[in-house]
Amino acid sequence: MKHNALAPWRSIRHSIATRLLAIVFSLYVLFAILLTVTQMVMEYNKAHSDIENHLKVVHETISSGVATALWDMDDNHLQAELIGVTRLPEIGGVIVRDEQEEILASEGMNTNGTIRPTTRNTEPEQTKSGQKAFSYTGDVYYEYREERKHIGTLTLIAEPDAVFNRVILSFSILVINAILKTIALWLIFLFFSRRLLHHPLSQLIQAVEQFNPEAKAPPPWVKLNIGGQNELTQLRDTYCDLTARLHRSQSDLMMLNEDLENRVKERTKELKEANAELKKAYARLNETSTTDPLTGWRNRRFISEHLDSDTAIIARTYQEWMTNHIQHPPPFLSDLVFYMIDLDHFKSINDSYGHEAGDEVLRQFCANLSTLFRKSDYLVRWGGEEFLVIARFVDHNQAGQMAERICETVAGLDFNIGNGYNLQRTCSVGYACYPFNTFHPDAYGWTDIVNFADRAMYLAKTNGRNGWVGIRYSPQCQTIHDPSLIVEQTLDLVNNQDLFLQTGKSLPHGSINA
Ligand SMILES: Nc1nc2c(ncn2[C@@H]2O[C@H](COP(=O)(O)OP(=O)(O)OP(=O)(O)O)[C@@H](O)[C@H]2O)c(=O)[nH]1
Repeated sequence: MKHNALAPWRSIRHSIATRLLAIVFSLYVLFAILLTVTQMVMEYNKAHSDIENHLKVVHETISSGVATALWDMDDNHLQAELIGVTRLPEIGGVIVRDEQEEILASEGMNTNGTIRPTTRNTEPEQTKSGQKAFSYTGDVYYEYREERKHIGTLTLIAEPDAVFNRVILSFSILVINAILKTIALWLIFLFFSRRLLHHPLSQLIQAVEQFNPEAKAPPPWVKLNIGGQNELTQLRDTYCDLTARLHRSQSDLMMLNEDLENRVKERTKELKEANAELKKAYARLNETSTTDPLTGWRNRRFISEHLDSDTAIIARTYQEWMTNHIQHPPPFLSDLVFYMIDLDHFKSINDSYGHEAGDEVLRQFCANLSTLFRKSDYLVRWGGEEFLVIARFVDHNQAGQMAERICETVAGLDFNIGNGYNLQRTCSVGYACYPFNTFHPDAYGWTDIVNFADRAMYLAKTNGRNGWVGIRYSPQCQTIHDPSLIVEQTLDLVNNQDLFLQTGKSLPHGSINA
């Protein structure tokens, strides 16, 4: 997983615990504010009521003294009463009115914005806060001989600062109380929401992220730092059970896969072996079907399967030479020489010593000829005692020498036919080369060349045997006016005038050069 430095912050910002915290505390703070405001209003009213009660008590206490001073019209006494009252800390001022609401006397309230000492019929000033100070106005009665006479009113005005301080103190206590409670609650909630919700959920998320169904070991039990049974432990139990089952299924599947793969490998190996065997059998069959069982040489089928590619390569080589390098000598070692070889008077061996002896002669004949050629040359039993050898990628100018060598080798052999009998035989060889006409490599195919070689061999036979004849292309052939018997026969046989003959030295006719 890609590491991201901001990830923990993001996870905290988006965690359920944080969202819960945000929602709960937004609502809580709203509620706390409303509650605090209500409490403050109530506290204000209570302070008002307390002060009013207090003023009432003070009024009851001093009203008889004031009544006596009024009744006696004793200004000094009245003044002393009033000054005495204003000495009380909660009393800011006092006003005495007669029955007609005329102010008779007042006291208290200094000059800095609050009520100040005043003369008769002067209304007290307002408090500096602009509000009318808390006040209480009560009637003043003079009692004489069980008679109660109303003689005026006494107004007591509360000291504004005292009122203000008392209300502010109550408000401050309320606000501080609310803030402290909110912070404490927030911290407690944060601690427990992280411990009971955020941490276990993070542990579960981590376990889910790290779960690998293909791991060798089963998934570990997820330990949550939370006690008791609850939704999270239930979720954990379900998750662990699910992953354990998933891991088991995956292991089973992997084992099945492995087993299947092994079986496929085994089967593939068997198939490969069978295929190799089949290829070998096919090669053996092919070998057998293209091999002559008596001599071990190839048969005609082999030639027809292989010669086309050789002639195609050679034709291309000569065409390229003609196209690009005609001024240079023709390609070297790029010819096929077809030798048709036939044992002379073979029939007499069969007739005199039996077919078995004839077979033995053929075997020894082929075995000895094989030593004259390269492994890459094609040695073919063309039919009966007639053999075709194709010397591959040689110089056609050397063809006559090889034909001579064949004749000499065979003539020098002692064929052991058993029972102490040895035989000598000669052979007749005819050859032709591919390409027959180097300037037109495609003019004659390999079957034509075989045909020419066969006819050349026939000429060698008909002209005394134990010799060779080669049929070669010559552009001057058409100008031959005094053809020998061989030439006439050749021309007659192949019906083609683009020929000249080369004969072995043992033949009486010699070479004919056009
Ligand atoms: N033993 C044996 N003889 C074979 C085999 N194939 C062909 N022959 C014989 O080879 C003989 C070929 O004889 P001919 O075609 O008359 O020629 P030749 O006697 O060799 O005389 P020229 O070829 O004219 O020199 C026949 O008698 C065939 O029966 C073989 O596989 N084994």
